[in-house]
Amino acid sequence: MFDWPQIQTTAQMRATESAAMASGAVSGVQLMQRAGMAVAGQIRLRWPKPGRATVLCGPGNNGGDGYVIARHLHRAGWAVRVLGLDNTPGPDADAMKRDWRALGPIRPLTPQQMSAECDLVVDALFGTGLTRAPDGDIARILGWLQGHPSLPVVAVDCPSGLCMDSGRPLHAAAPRCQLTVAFDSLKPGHLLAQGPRLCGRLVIEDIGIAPWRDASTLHRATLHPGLNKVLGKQPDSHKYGSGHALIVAGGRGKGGAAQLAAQAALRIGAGLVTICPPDAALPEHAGAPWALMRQSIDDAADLSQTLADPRISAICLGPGCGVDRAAQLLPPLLASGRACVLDADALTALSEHPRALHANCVLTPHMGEFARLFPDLAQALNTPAKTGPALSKLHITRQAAARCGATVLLKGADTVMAAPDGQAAIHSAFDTPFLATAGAGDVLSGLIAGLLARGQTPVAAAALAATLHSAAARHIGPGLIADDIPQAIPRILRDLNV
Ligand SMILES: NC(=O)C1=CN([C@@H]2O[C@H](COP(=O)(O)OP(=O)(O)OC[C@H]3O[C@@H](n4cnc5c(N)ncnc54)[C@H](O)[C@@H]3O)[C@@H](O)[C@H]2O)[C@@H](O)CC1
Ligand SMILES: [K+]
Repeated sequence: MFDWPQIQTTAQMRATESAAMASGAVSGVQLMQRAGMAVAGQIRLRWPKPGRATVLCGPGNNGGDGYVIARHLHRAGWAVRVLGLDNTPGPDADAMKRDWRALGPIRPLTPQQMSAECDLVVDALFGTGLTRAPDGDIARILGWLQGHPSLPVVAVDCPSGLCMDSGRPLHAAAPRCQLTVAFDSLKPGHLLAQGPRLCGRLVIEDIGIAPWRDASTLHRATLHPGLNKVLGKQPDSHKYGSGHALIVAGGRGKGGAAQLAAQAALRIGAGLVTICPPDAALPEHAGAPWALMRQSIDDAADLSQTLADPRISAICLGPGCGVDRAAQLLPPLLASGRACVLDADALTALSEHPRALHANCVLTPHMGEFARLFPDLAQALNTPAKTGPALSKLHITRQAAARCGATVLLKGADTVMAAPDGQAAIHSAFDTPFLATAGAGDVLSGLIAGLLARGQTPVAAAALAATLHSAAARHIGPGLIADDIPQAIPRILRDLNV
């Protein structure tokens, strides 16, 4: 799609690691050495003065990384206490355990050992191998950490107890970490559900296995998009070259939502935008913005006639539209095969009267609307997560897209978009809670419509729109109202050198 950070599930991560090792280019011990050294480097960068560290080493390779970290911190002058299990882990972790033993003892991994004073805890208990809730002494240690929230915790790959495929904790006391150092790529759990809150600051360290990722199966994050490459217009571009978006508006007194969508579509650079209320509501749309065109659409026949113009490249149906009007306009809209965004009342209409969708449709439900369209999937996500990999928002969005044959953008602080062919992106924006405000969703729909009009693929339009939407919100800050968002878009585009 774009040059955006890649996301690998835990299964994909294991496959990448195996492929790298099978190639002979790198061994498991070397990977563990790189991983551990990377974490120790991040700790030394952020805590330059050596202090007292407690390193918690679990039963597997995450624990193996912990022994490497302990060794590097010890060499850097830290007073290191290692707590570990009396087990024999895999051969790589076992080798790292032996190396540590030459430098210091391994104390039992029990909550009693946590009472010694320390400045920093390194959580190398469980990583991508977590399959069930930690219990016994490890669970008690997690509880102890929860009771000491001012003690900084650095997570190795992920906070232990968090399912990396879903961002759902398998244990109620998964630690809230100050820093998480993850390897090679983001995992869905870093971005979804509780993941961002528990991970704290997230750093991805390259351990040299990127060439062995299977590109055909990857998801994308939209954290640092190369938007400028995508959104820039050519100096000689023509207004029709940037498409024509049609925004369907509701009846009298209901036009505000469509106005927000229309302004967003204009700001994101659709060549032309027309707002289409019923005739009786047309006078309400007189006045600024003067760049916006107006045309009444009363019924399905009007819409069919309008869509006979091949230059209309995208339609937004739903915001403030009214469920009956949306239900009436859906058949000609879907029959046209034209790129479209279906939001709000159009989603309610669809849940009441299901219709065949197509690959140029983008559905933008929030969780409530999603639950009405795909009740079984929403219910499955609501079931408590007990084993890993736990079902995630990524899974259910991909299943919904495959089932309905359209792109689905499932809104939230963690927004997931998925296309019917399995392409998916995650946009995680837990830092803009003030975006949950009236009309913000209408603006998002308008951004998607504008980007569709400009020829973006549905999943790319959805991912770009989600990114711009939260970037604009971040720029505006608390106190934001939806009307501010389209106005902030030029500033965001300028900052991106578009
Ligand atoms: N994938 C890679 O490319 C690399 C992975 N490395 C590390 O290896 C980690 C994954 O290692 P592992 O697969 O050994 O898994 P973990 O170290 O995450 O877990 C260890 C083992 O504990 C068992 N387990 C799972 N849940 C449990 C529970 N609740 N209670 C008790 N035991 C439980 C599982 O059998 C699992 O294999 C990564 O997170 C990362 O830290 C790094 O060493 C370097 C490279
Ligand atoms: K960990």
